[in-house]
Amino acid sequence: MSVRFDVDAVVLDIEGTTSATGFVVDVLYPYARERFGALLASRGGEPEVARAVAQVRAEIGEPGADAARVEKVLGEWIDEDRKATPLKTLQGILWAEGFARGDLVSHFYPDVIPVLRRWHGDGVRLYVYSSGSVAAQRAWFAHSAEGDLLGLVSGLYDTENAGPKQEPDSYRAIAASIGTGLGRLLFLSDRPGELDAARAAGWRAVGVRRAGEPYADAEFGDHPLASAFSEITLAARSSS
Ligand SMILES: CSCCC(=O)C(=O)COP(=O)(O)O
Ligand SMILES: [Mg+2]
Repeated sequence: MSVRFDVDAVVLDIEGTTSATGFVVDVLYPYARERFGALLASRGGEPEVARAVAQVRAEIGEPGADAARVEKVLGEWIDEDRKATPLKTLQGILWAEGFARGDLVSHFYPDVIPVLRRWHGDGVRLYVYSSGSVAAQRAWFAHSAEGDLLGLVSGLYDTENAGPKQEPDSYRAIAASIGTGLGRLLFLSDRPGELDAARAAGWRAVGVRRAGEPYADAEFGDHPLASAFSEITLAARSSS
């Protein structure tokens, strides 16, 4: 299937869309899980860690939860693949450090990077909106197997600076930040609920339905679908 859009900017989901959920679940999640204990024990005074721990305590309604309890909750949230903002903040700290020291190299499906380079070369602005924190996204794009891809990306959005991914208001906030008309933005995601929210905000949206991904058999309603980025054709407006 091939789909064609006349847009100014594309906003990318990561897990399940640009990249394999299997890599996130099998490589990134264990990497963070193994390091939460040390992070909470020795770096709890760092402002970002302290803020995330306070958010975990608030979310579970246990203001006195100690480090062991917080670590246990984080592990349970990972098991559920819960996209909780403080979990994503703490994971992002550890992943960014892992990418920087060479422990981790991000995964992109083979069709993605060539198409992103082409769209960028054609003047289409590219953004990321993922449940992964902005710090994690930055490290992800900076440490791909094809090198640093951050030059392709004009901005990064997460559940902290934009809001939950299944809420139309989050997409309105991103559109205001990008400064582009709602109908000139295209969101690519593997999750129907995110596509619904983007479209409710007035965006264009395409479901990326890749074989083997958790949402591949989900009901996408009348959203246009693509099984690879190479099936999506953009007609970018000239920026003169
Ligand atoms: C580099 S982001 C790590 C992936 C992650 O933790 C995540 O939750 C991604 O979710 P998405 O919104 O991109 O499907
Ligand atoms: Mg996703």
